Amino acid sequence: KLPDAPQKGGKRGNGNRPSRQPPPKADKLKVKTNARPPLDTRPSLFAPHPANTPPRTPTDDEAEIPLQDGLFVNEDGVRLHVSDDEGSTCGPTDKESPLWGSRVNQPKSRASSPPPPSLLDHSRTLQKAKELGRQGVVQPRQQRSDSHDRVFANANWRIVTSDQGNGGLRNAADAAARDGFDEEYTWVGTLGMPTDALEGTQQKEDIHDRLSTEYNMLTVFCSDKDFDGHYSHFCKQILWPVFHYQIPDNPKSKAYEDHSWQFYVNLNQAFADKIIKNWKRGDTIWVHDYHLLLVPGMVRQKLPDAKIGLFLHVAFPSSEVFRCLAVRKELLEGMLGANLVGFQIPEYTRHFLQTCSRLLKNVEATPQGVQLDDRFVNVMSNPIGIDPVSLNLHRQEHEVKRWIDVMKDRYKDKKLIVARDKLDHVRGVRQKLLAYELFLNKNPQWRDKVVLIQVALSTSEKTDLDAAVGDIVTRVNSSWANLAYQPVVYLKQDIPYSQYLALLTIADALMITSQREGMNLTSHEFLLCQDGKMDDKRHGSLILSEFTGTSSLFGGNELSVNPWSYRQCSEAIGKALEMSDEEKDTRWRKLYQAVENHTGGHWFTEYLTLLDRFYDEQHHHAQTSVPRLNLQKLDLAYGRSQRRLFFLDLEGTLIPNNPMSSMIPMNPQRTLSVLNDLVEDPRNMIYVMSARRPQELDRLFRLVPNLGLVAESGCFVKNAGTAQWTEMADRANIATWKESVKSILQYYLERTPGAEIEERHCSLVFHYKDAEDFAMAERQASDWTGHINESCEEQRVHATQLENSVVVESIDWTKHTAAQAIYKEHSVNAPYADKAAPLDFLMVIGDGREDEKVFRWANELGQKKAVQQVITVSLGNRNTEANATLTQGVSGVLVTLQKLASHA
Ligand SMILES: O=P(O)(O)OC[C@H]1O[C@H](O[C@H]2O[C@H](CO)[C@@H](O)[C@H](O)[C@H]2O)[C@H](O)[C@@H](O)[C@@H]1O
Repeated sequence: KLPDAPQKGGKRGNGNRPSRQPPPKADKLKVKTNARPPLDTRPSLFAPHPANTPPRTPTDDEAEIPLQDGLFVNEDGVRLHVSDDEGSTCGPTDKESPLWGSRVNQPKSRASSPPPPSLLDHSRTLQKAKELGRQGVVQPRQQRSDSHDRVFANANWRIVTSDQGNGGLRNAADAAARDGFDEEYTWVGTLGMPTDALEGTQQKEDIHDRLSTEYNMLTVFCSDKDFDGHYSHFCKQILWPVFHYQIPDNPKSKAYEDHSWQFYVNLNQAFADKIIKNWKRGDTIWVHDYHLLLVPGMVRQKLPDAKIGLFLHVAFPSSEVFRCLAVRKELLEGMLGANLVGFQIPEYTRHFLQTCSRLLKNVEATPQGVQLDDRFVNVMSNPIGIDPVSLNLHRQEHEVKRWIDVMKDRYKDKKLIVARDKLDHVRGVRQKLLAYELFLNKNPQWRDKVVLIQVALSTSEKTDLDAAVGDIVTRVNSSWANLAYQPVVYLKQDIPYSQYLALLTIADALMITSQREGMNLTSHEFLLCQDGKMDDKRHGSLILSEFTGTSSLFGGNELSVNPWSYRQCSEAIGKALEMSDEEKDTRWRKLYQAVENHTGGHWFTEYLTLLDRFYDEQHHHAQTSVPRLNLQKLDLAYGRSQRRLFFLDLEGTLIPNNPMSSMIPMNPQRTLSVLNDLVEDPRNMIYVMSARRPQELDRLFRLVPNLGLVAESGCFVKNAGTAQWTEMADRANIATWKESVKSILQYYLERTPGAEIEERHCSLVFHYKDAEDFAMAERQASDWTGHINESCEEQRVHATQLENSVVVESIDWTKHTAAQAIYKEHSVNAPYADKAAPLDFLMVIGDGREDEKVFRWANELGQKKAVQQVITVSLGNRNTEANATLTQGVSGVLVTLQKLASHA
């Protein structure tokens, strides 16, 4: 069976492709499917869970103490499955949401879904295919017998909708298309099944071709080993748990040096290669979720101008957790290959920014995004939602109505709490059951009147969670059940979509106790199903873990719970059941408004619109679109002008770069002589800008008397022809922040032998070039750089890690603010300006990030026509806002300035 929607990495087309066709009812590929990916059979990388003793009943006294859950478990890693129906083009919102009839890897209730005869017809072929799927991994291609291949070569196949992948994304894309988003797009994805056995067969070509021509879907083929190592191991055992705050801290764990990283790299590379091969100028590439974090960086390497978006559907953890990953730097760099990185909620965005600023050198994180050396990467938060239109259509199905009637009759005098979760630790099913048990123990009046229906989907991981949950269910039922009443209905299987919708419709409450979750769209579906249109039951309560992204949208109108607090969860159950109708209505209305305001269709178009906008902004200034400095035009503009102002960066522009810790070599003869020639012309006002201290600049330029100087990145200014420095910064403010920052630096200094602190007037520099343990010093420095940036934000201070040092400085006094002040003083309207002639020529030359702000400001003056000629010049290959570039470095600058100085 092939999924009709390979899942990851959508790519929008440029509008020239034929429209997407509706899925045809076609030939049939039947592949028997319970083939477990071979690596699944390896022992878990993590310690087994503690002995199989059933968890104790929480009492009120110990209710807050969480039970030891062991470490963490995998989600299901098996992607190959049998379809027993024709499939449907509308999928569930979360993968856990059941498709219309079709199920993956879940035990089926024999009562409701006997295997279709079509499946039985081909059982022998399916069995063989299953074996091949297994053998493909362990047995090299050339060792397989021809008869193996013939099984595939002769097998029938068809394309049906898959319930793998992210249904929320697929539904959102469909909703956007229906609502008028009319750009063509192509899905890029895997088949979601082992494919080694297809190697060399005509089938493989046919499958690829049909998906491509009939569905606009590009298939990424990779070895089964890469596929399984990527998903079942690196994604599910390392990334998924860590992104959900579950750190394997077992000393025996090898997870963080895990071999499966290479599989993750390989699979990401296979996606990147496919995208690169098919990309056309004008295309947008949109990469989805944690499975493909390296793809943006890999594509960027080959397609520097591509428009790339990345959206993370799961949570992004705090930097303290993310930094545990051995490959943290590689992951972040991969993500930063995008033009826009999107997250569900602001908390995850903030975590990402802090993580980049803590773990990466030479980057600056701002609320808008991450400034890299040569590019800016925007960030945003934009929560995904459901598609109410298609859900409403499904609700009308006869089967849903029938199940509503069945359930109403069965539970007519009971209150129903419902839930449907994957049975893994992150989803918190065990905590939920224990809280429910506590509730029944403490509230005898509710025994016999309330039922918890918990549908639990299995995962591929073998843990004792299954047994533990089973024990609690048995205990609750044996404590309080009677012949006519069962307090917990526990279905360890999946249910068809119709039953799922019926369950959400007739429930009195939905209870979600995830320990972490990117969003949780089941709660959105519940709220819609509770609108009272399908049943007189309506406006049921939502008990929702505060650790889901969704809870941040709901403004406290849900019954928000901490899943680790059994007492709070148990009280929330009581509140949900006893709440007045009026309160329920009020809460539901507000909650439903949030669902309506955040639909999947809106999320989809909003993201792509912003990606376009940010890309244009970034690209407007990109190196490729910035021309080389035109020397002839420059010469002409220079010759025609009457009053000229120059801002010239020092290191990297007028003289070569030097480490912050070392002195500037004295007497750079050529530079001094060019500057002297320039200042000789009375129409020129030249300012050299530097991060160095006033004394250093005085010493260096003592032989160029008419030069203006800007020291300590804008904190001090000395006007041409004067001996006095003017302090631009507010001394009292600087003294205050220095006091608090110094104590932090002092703390680290004591723990970093060989390091030293340099105090400048307006900044503090922590030098660790000579630290005894450089690697350790560098690591620590990146930590506390982030710490300072978080804790001193209010004092408007920023720390930047450079090669061997960290500079902490004020954000209010910069080269840009100094240039502004100088311009004000010299511009034609300024009170002190020489009004003989207007300032009609402004030139800025620089090579660093700080210079960009000066370029931007100067260009704006040019656009407003405040200055007739504005020339901003950036050196090297950086992505810049300057309007011209020079690639020959310091010597190119000196040659250019010399030409101007000798202008006839
Ligand atoms: O199991 P995976 O293939 O690794 O996928 C992980 C989950 O992806 C989808 O959920 C995530 O996106 C949802 C919509 O953006 C969001 O609501 C949820 O919180 C995220 O975890 C998918 O819907 C889940 O089934 C997968 O487990």
